[in-house]
Amino acid sequence: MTITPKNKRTSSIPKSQTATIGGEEVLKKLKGVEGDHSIAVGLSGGVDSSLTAALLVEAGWNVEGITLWLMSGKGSCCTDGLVDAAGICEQLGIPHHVIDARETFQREIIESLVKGYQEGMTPSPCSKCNRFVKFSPILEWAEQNLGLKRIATGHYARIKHLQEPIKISSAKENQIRRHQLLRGLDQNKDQSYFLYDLSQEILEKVIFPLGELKKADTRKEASRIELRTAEKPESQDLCLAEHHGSMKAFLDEYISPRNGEILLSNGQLLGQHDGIEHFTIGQRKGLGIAWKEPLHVIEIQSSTNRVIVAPRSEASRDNCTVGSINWVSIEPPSKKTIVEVQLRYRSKPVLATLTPIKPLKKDIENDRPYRCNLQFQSEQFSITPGQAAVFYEGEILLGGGIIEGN
Ligand SMILES: Nc1ncnc2c1ncn2[C@@H]1O[C@H](COP(=O)(O)OP(=O)(O)OP(=O)(O)O)[C@@H](O)[C@H]1O
Repeated sequence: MTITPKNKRTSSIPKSQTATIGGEEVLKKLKGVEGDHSIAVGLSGGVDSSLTAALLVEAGWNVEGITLWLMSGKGSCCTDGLVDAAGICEQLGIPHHVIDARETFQREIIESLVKGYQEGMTPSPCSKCNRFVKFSPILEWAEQNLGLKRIATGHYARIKHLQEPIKISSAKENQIRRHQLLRGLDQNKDQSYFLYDLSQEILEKVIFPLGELKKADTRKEASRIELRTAEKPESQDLCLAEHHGSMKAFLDEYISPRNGEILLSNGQLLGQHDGIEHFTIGQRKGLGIAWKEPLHVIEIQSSTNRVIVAPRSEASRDNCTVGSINWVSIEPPSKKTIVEVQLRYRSKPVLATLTPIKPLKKDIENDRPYRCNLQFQSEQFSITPGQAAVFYEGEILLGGGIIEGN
């Protein structure tokens, strides 16, 4: 005898309401994608990934939701996120899988983040998390366990699969077929900066359905589909800070206080600190020093456990070295190239001349054998070792790497 469930899995996307113009466009594009229409969607439990899954379902794709369990406890990337993601899958009538990635997250992200802060850097963990914790493991798991070869996420970025050779004005020799990464159309939400470390093999399999949507349209579409996460507030830029209440609280959990000196750049002793990990280059607030003019952190010395501060005029530089580079949209340049560089997620791109230099042994071992010097056209405030420097030409993300220490 066959037992038939009373409530078979059904999608509850309302049929009556028509999509916004932006939503219509996305649906049309998704329907027109060549190849197999089966896909794993990375679901965080937030509105962006919920809508990503919903639009794919609406466009007729065979969708399975996958949520990585990254940290124990409550929070948008933890228990709360898992529950919301499960609710969305229930609502869309699709399967939901939870992968326990807490160990991978601890090893790849938390340990290297803590080590980086102890070395006086300000690491930027999100790009690394995307490469080592999210995209590669989800793809691998989905292919092995579900036979799915594609992945979609709610990132605001676009991919252009080049069929024909293209011209990039500043690097004319680089005219080959590649999977290019482009900024998301919504300038305020563009997340391409965090995706610079994705390989060509990964980009070939990725779809970003929200790359051409404005965030406001995402909310409208989520309401149209009556997604239970439609009104969910935005998550903070850094999930670890959100999870622990602040970055300081997170670091205090892992690093014991170690008092040291705060010196002016001329060597004058100005005060004491309780750990170099609480400082970042350019920082002005929270130094705990009374001085005749505002002071900024210009150097963090892990060997002497000292923090060096100076007036703003001394906190700018016109060059830096970037290692561990991943070239995304062009072949690695072999000669000087002018690029636009973004030194932080929210910073404005600035022009620089990029000169390739000899890679470090560790970068060769990590399969990122490209390194460069950047000479900026004007001085830049607070160039921060450990942060990602991402290179663009207009909307095209050319590549990116990690700013090295002095
Ligand atoms: N724990 C997770 N498991 C699976 N996929 C995830 C997870 N966290 C994030 N993602 C994927 O990465 C995308 C970008 O994540 P990010 O943390 O930047 O959140 P976001 O822009 O606020 O998106 P969302 O609204 O979906 O949370 C998400 O839209 C989702 O597709």
